[in-house]
Amino acid sequence: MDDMLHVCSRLPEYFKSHPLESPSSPTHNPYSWTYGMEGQDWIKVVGRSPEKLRKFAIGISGKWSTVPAVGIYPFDTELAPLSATCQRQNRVLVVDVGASQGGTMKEIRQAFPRLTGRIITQDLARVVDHVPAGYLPPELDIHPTVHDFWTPQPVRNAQDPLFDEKISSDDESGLADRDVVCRTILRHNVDAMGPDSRLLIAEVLVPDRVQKEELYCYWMDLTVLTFAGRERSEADWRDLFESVGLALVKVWRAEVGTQAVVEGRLRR
Ligand SMILES: C[S@@+](CC[C@H](N)C(=O)[O-])C[C@H]1O[C@@H](n2cnc3c(N)ncnc32)[C@H](O)[C@@H]1O
Repeated sequence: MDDMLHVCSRLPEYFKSHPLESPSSPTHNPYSWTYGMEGQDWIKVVGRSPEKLRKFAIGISGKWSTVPAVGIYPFDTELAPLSATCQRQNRVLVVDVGASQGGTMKEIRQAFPRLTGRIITQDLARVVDHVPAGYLPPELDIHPTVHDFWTPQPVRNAQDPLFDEKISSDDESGLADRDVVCRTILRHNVDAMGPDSRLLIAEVLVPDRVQKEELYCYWMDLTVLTFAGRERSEADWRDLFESVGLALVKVWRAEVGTQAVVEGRLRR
């Protein structure tokens, strides 16, 4: 948060020397500019000190996160009934892409005891190698693995590929455009989906019309704009899904606020 407020406070100065348009480059944007690291992706800027990276991992995970892991998507009624079949078929129940240390899946597993079956969490080695010992006890059946989401998804036919909170804003691809970036990550996972897999994205949704009751989504939009990301509306997600061969089948909205889980399935 302190990182982001600092960057936001420098936006007027940034736009004096840069084009007055939404930044779209993952490596040239207000965030990297503010910290004198233009040319570097935001995760490298966050990781400019191990302590920053450690705080970031804690800040986005589990109980400290501003994003609720439970209470939106009904894992107990939607997914738990499939647990036994997945286990019989030796099929992975959930693969969480860009999962950090696995805090979200841990919280979900603890909240829904009926949700049994193998869960794979994926992130880069610099994150996975630092999952604290004992953080994911074996009985949780959550397995942190190293996987770079710029490469094909190795877990085939998982019941639910899950993206929680803005992994589609991260980038080390060198691709210049955010939508291309998002499509590239999504396609790797779409290619690995089975006919009944569901792809879940946990995100804030920008309302169709600007409103003043729930400001969090606009704050997030401004925050991710600093590293060339953007928040999306339901219509934006529908377009993005369709462009990679998915149908948006349902938006699960939080009872209050703009947090949601967007569900996609393979288009028939
Ligand atoms: C905003 S965090 C996601 C938070 C996480 N889903 C959670 O619930 O705690 C984005 C994550 O994506 C990871 N990431 C960035 N680039 C990646 C890549 N190329 N492959 C896999 N993970 C990546 C980051 O290390 C970070 O943990």
